[in-house]
Amino acid sequence: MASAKTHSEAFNPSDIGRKIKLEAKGVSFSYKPGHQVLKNVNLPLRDNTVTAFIGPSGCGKSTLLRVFNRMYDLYPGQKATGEVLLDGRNILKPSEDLNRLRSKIGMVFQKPTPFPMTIYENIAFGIRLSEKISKAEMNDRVESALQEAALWSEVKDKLHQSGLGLSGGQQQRLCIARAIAVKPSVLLLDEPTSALDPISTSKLEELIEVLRANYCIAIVTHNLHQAARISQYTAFMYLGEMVEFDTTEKIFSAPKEQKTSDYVTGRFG
Ligand SMILES: Nc1ncnc2c1ncn2[C@@H]1O[C@H](COP(=O)(O)OP(=O)(O)OP(=O)(O)O)[C@@H](O)[C@H]1O
Repeated sequence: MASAKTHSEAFNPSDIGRKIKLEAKGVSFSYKPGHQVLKNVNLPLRDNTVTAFIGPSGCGKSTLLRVFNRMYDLYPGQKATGEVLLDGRNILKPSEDLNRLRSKIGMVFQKPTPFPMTIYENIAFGIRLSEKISKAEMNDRVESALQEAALWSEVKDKLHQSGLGLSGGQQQRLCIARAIAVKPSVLLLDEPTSALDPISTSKLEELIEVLRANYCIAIVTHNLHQAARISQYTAFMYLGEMVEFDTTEKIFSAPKEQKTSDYVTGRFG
């Protein structure tokens, strides 16, 4: 992509070699028997970095994110094989506690999905599922989650109004606040800005850059400029395979694979 430049602030050579937080090892996945949509995917996601997943529609980006927090477990017949290691521990093991897992690996979707309840309750709800804390502690947790998601100043006077009354961009930041309120270490963002206007998109991109100081972040995006702006690593997928994974700088300036080069220069997809 000739005109895309990686953010000089976003890319820092010291990001290379940060600790691996989540790692896919030989991950394959099928929605039904005989219909494999992920094929032997391998890649590391590093702490305090953003990894962008790019590739043509249907190549399996969202499916891979769904495997990372076992969303597929809700649907009988869907099956993942291989290993996904969170701090070295395989979370695909049937014995893994899914509530614990989903608090460690938060997910935000393309369309903002606040619960039909107040802004305060949107945050408090998830915390209450796993922790018993006092009202004062809860107030602090709600405030700090909203602060961290850069939403506090906009909602502090209407915490008891419905989350559904917020703008799309605010709703998406509320969903991020809800995800981080339960203290995850990984955030999975599936096209989080595709339903947002340019100003809300830019706010969310700034937020992602701030959040990476505390989280390991994976983002699916169709917007190559966005991938180049906000990520330190990029994974290019095609037909269920991980074609190339490298620093974002290399993927956009000197990819090794012809397919990657064709995709980032807009020759196909
Ligand atoms: N619930 C489902 N049941 C059956 N097949 C599915 C389901 N969801 C996705 N698929 C198929 O799995 C493959 C990968 O889909 P996925 O949504 O992961 O791709 P993607 O790269 O995220 O696409 P997009 O960029 O369009 O969101 C596609 O062939 C898709 O049709």
